[in-house]
Amino acid sequence: MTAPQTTLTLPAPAKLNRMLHITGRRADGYHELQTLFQFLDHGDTLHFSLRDDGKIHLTPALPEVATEANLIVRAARMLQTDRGCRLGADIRLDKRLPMGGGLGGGSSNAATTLLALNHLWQLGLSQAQLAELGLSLGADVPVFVHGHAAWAEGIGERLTPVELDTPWFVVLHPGIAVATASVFNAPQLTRDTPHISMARALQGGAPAWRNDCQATVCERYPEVAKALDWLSGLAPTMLTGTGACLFARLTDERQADSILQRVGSDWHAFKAKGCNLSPLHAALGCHVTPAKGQAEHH
Ligand SMILES: C[C@](O)(CO)[C@H](O)COP(=O)(O)OP(=O)(O)OC[C@H]1O[C@@H](n2ccc(N)nc2=O)[C@H](O)[C@@H]1O
Ligand SMILES: Nc1ncnc2c1ncn2[C@@H]1O[C@H](COP(=O)(O)OP(=O)(O)OP(=O)(O)O)[C@@H](O)[C@H]1O
Repeated sequence: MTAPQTTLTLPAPAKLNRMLHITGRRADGYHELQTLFQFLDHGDTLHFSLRDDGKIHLTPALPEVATEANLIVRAARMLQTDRGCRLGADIRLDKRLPMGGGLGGGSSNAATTLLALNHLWQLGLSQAQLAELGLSLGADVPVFVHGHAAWAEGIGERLTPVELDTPWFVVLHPGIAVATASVFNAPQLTRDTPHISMARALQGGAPAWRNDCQATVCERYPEVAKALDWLSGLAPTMLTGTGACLFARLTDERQADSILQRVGSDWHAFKAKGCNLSPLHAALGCHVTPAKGQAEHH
């Protein structure tokens, strides 16, 4: 018999919204989206060690986030409460993803925490149960829990797995954070794009895709507009989520390297490859099948 596992190191990858339409606004203020999510082979790393005293101890603290508000701590506490679990964990976060970047870093950290602690604490929750718990932490948590590129509807929780092209990207961070809520509250935001079918969205492919938040974000944040202007001159470029990050779709890795060499010192950029299987699930050795509820969309 093997001893139960007490430590685990796992990635928390970034996501891109390869396209994003806003189709309406719900009574609770949240917006209805149609979006294509894909993961990147670039992100944060989390290290977990089991504690038997119930404490959740996260290091290092993030400069702008109180520890109790950190989505990692909130995800851990939510699991403890939901399952009446008396175990705890020491968690170390190697943060690489910019915050407020539209790369879903916070949601990804939460999803990695849910999967890791479900495993270390031997709770036996299904991916569908973890995704449901995680949704209250952030609209992007479910896709990170399920771990497959997806067509998403609702506020991002109704997921259908898809296979997208997997190009190299350069992701450019214009050096500012965009507050998601400020974009969704902007009066001029396009929020009446007609619903389209998933088949139609996929048919056009990348050249046809757009992000309904892009015009509003560029109006409100001139730094994003400037970075978009520059990167668009080199390759087809789009905003991810509500920004601030932009991503350029490239023909190969060499083009990525040549763009990276030209990025000025005001901006931060990295190259990454699109992945349809999340690096988290690849690391866990998960065989991702459309989980119950994941393939059910309306
Ligand atoms: C735009 C996306 O990045 C697309 O992937 C995500 O839907 C945003 O997800 P997120 O950052 O996890 O957002 P949340 O933390 O859930 O929401 C932040 C705020 O943005 C607004 N919000 C968010 C998502 C959504 N579908 N409609 C909204 O109106 C709400 O005012 C909410 O209070
Ligand atoms: N572990 C965490 N990592 C990052 N942000 C966190 C974390 N915990 C709480 N937050 C808070 O969540 C906010 C959003 O962070 P996140 O990195 O997910 O932004 P984002 O990339 O814009 O996400 P999205 O694409 O989902 O809008 C941060 O500004 C921060 O205040």
